[in-house]
Amino acid sequence: MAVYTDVSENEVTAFLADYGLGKLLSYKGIAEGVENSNFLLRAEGGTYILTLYEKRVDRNDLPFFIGLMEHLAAEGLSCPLPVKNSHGLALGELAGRPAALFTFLEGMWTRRPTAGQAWQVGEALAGMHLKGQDFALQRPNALSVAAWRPLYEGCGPRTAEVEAGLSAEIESELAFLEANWPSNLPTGVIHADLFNDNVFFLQGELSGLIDFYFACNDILVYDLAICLGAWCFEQDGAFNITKGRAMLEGYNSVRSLSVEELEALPILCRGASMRFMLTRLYDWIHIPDTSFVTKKDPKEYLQKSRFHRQVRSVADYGFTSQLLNQ
Ligand SMILES: Nc1ncnc2c1ncn2[C@@H]1O[C@H](COP(=O)(O)OP(=O)(O)OP(=O)(O)O)[C@@H](O)[C@H]1O
Ligand SMILES: N[C@@H](CCO)C(=O)O
Repeated sequence: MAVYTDVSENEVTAFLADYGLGKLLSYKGIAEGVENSNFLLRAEGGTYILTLYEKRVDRNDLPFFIGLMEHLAAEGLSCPLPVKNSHGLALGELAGRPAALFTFLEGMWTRRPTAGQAWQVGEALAGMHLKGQDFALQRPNALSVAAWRPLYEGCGPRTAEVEAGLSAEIESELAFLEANWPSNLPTGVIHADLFNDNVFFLQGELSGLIDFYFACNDILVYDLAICLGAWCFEQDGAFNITKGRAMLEGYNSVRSLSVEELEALPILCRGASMRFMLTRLYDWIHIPDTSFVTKKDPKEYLQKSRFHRQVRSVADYGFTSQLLNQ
């Protein structure tokens, strides 16, 4: 569960006093998530999410994340809106941690998305890319290609415990990615972690996006590559081409994909697989088994990486040339 910091009723009451939302009615820790401590908070003025930022989030990045959510919400994206206190500030402090209050987003995330939902995720992702265009702040992607080798080196010899021969496989794939990573594609603000648990649906319709704490400036279609990896594989590890096609179509219906972007998708998908395999591998090795954090399986992304390595063209993701003529 993700409540690292316990907060007392007195502390929450004092924090809330600055917001003009009336009396505190209740608050309780939310088990999901691994990065921060989240509480569902009810006050006379409504229901909110209270987030306490923990160690892994750099305080210097908080103005970017909070400013981005304000910007995207103002542009009409359905995402949590940071609530400002009576001093006009969205960021405060609670129990010695930076803390913020957000509007509550209705909906639930889905473990087994349909092709229709993959379409909606593609559509929403492209919408976010367009709405993020005028956002003034910048944050380079701290987990892009240059970060992967140091991350891998930080995993050390225990990498071999995951699978024999894994170190050699990673080294060869890293060398390929470093030598061929594209540098000429359109960039902008990307979500960078738009997994199933960060997209809410209500009665089958996408109701909003959450968790912008990996958002950064990077190649726009790299975000689509992350989503193809997170949404379009089945439990048995097989890529679902119907979902892939739906996601590409949904994205392209809002922001047209260029030939260069489509041609780069296979390497971007390989890169996205490397990124999530390595962060999972790092945690798998470094987070003690006694910790209450549920560690995610690096092998899932090893399998996905192997799939993307044998892809020959975007047709293997369900791309059809009509997409270019829309
Ligand atoms: N604005 C919101 N409205 C409704 N529920 C929310 C909201 N923000 C967060 N939640 C709930 O809190 C949970 C954890 O939030 P979030 O994913 O942002 O946490 P995190 O610790 O940053 O997680 P992650 O491990 O995914 O990075 C979500 O799964 C959701 O149930
Ligand atoms: N989405 C990440 C977890 C951190 O947000 C993963 O599945 O590895």
